[in-house]
Amino acid sequence: METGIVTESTGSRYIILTPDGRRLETRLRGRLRLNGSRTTNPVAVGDRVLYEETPEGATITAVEPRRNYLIRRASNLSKESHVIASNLDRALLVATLFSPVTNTEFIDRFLVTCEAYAIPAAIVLNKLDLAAERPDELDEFIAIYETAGYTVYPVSATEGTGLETLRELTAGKTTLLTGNSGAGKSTLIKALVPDADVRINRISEYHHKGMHTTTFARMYPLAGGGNIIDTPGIKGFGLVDIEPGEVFRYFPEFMRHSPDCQYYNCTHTHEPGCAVTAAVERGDIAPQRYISYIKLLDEDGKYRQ
Ligand SMILES: Nc1nc2c(ncn2[C@@H]2O[C@H](COP(=O)(O)OP(=O)(O)OP(=O)(O)O)[C@@H](O)[C@H]2O)c(=O)[nH]1
Ligand SMILES: [Zn+2]
Repeated sequence: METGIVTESTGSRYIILTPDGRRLETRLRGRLRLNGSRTTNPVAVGDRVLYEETPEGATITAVEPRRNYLIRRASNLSKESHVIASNLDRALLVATLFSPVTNTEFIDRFLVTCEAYAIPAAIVLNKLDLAAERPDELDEFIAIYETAGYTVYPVSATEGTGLETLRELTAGKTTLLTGNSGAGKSTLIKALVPDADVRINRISEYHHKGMHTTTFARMYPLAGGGNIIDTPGIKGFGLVDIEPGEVFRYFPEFMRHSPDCQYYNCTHTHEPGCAVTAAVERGDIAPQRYISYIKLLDEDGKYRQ
């Protein structure tokens, strides 16, 4: 029995990278299920799997325990979740200030998801060539996220600015890249993985046919070691398994202030003596981040003021 790494999944078939560097199409043996999970996909991109090759084809017989994974709700109404990818060193969100504007709430949901699953996260601010014309907004964006505790990497995928830093950051590591449509994720992947045949339209074709709401990630090995994982078609991060009372734990800058709240069970909304709202008023926490927090709380209709 050999161990391979899942690089692509289409729901029923999985492409794995074998130890001798082949890309092998496999299926699952029987009904391989992860214990107790309600995920739509028992095997995800990034998984290390045991496989067997027989004259009838190759089959995955077991999934090795995941070091970590990133998960989201399969769809807005679904109770099922979808494992986006596993065994990650870092997740990067490709965001843009203009054309298109990346919504702050989308960014913060991504960051909260990464915090909840203990995946180091950072932001790649693409289209720097456009943003450079509006330096105040650029500085403000960087300040918001660096104050929160995240690194922002300003780049221009088309002009090549800042890409050397990204190459250093991703070398030898498994890095997931995500972002809204139009932010330039495909352009960036082509720049980082020159031989990648990034299939841009495949998933959106499915969407037009209304076939499914889940998306399938795809892993590209980097020439010098490490991998980039592309996540086509992700429109949002539906939070999974996070109780409203826990949401603030996934805002690192809130966690720095919350020990000073007067009430141990402070929700940081209406309580007197709340150190988090005081920090927002002083300007130590960005109002945009606080608004995202309130919206995430309101998702369940709890903790409304
Ligand atoms: N000005 C500018 N345009 C860019 C930059 N990076 C990408 N673009 C353009 O933005 C558009 C969208 O880029 P894509 O790479 O297709 O974006 P994507 O995020 O992969 O979007 P989907 O393919 O819809 O998922 C294209 O027209 C790119 O040429 C950049 O750094 N500066
Ligand atoms: Zn508080």
